[in-house]
Amino acid sequence: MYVYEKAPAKINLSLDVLYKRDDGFHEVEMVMTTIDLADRITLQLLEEDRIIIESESRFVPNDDRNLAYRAAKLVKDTYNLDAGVRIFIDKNIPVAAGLAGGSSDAAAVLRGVNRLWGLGLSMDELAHLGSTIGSDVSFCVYGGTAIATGRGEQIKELPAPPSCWVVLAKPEIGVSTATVYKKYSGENANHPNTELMIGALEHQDFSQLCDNVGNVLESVTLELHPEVRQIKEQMAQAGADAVLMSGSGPTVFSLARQETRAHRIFNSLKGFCDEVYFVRMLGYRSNA
Ligand SMILES: C[C@@](CO)(OP(=O)(O)O)[C@H](O)COP(=O)(O)OP(=O)(O)OC[C@H]1O[C@@H](n2ccc(N)nc2=O)[C@H](O)[C@@H]1O
Ligand SMILES: Nc1ncnc2c1ncn2[C@@H]1O[C@H](COP(=O)(O)OP(=O)(O)O)[C@@H](O)[C@H]1O
Repeated sequence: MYVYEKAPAKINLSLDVLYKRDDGFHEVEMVMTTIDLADRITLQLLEEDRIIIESESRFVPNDDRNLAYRAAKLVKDTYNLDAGVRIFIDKNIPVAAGLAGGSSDAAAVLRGVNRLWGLGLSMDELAHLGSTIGSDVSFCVYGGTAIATGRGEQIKELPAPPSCWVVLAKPEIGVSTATVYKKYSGENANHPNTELMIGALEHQDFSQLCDNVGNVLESVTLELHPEVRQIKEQMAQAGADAVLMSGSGPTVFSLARQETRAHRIFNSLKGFCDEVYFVRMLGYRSNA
């Protein structure tokens, strides 16, 4: 028996850090949405009591360090199951890129084993389990568009963003989320206005959305990796309606209402950056 799950990447339309908590995590306020750049996860039921991870990507571990492995193990341990699964990850989302590829794989495995092993858990139960794997996993369980608070694990659904094109560019560097949060001091931070971002979604106001994209982690990553700024400038020059780094980076995304403009941005990045993607937002939840 096989089960298939799509594991889409996310972008952060806004990311604000409110304060550093006593447990070492940062209290955040993030508006996130899924895009149609996705890993494909195949789960095969095994007779034996084991978890096997397979991927042709040389960038992801194929053992218990893989977040997909951890997701299956967590479900087995929580519900005391003698159950086995082979997990094949067809990796399309760049790794350590600020796009939550690993978190989305973990979330897809939570949804997948729920079906494969016939557990009947709700999306809320899966999201709650997922939060112990990583802060972004809960959001990835639901997908769609949401505001994430707490350390990122408290999710409230929002309307889909107004229709537009998204061009992503991933420079040839990986960024450690932990390092970026550690270097974030909050000094001179340019905080996005989350309320106005939510209002833009509620009123389907594309120009208000573009005016309110913002990410307080951007300046930290820009200082570590100046090439991220060059990509931002290139996208802006090519006519993007909005340009922002996603998550802890280094991927930069641009939004364009007009398809011709998105093509212009895409073409302008050729020779500048090897990994460029032309995608759309998924907007609404397809899992819950
Ligand atoms: C920055 C964001 C924005 O969506 O995404 P990415 O850039 O990783 O995609 C997230 O907050 C990342 O979520 P995730 O990648 O799941 O982080 P976790 O595994 O929970 O934590 C990795 C490390 O980041 C720091 N961390 C994470 C979340 C948070 N709210 N405060 C933190 O300080 C902690 O040092 C933690 O040890
Ligand atoms: N299934 C997976 N896909 C991608 N990365 C994974 C996976 N499992 C574990 N990792 C590890 O998680 C780290 C963060 O990866 P990823 O989720 O792609 O980035 P980000 O947190 O920037 O969105 C990487 O160092 C990678 O080795």
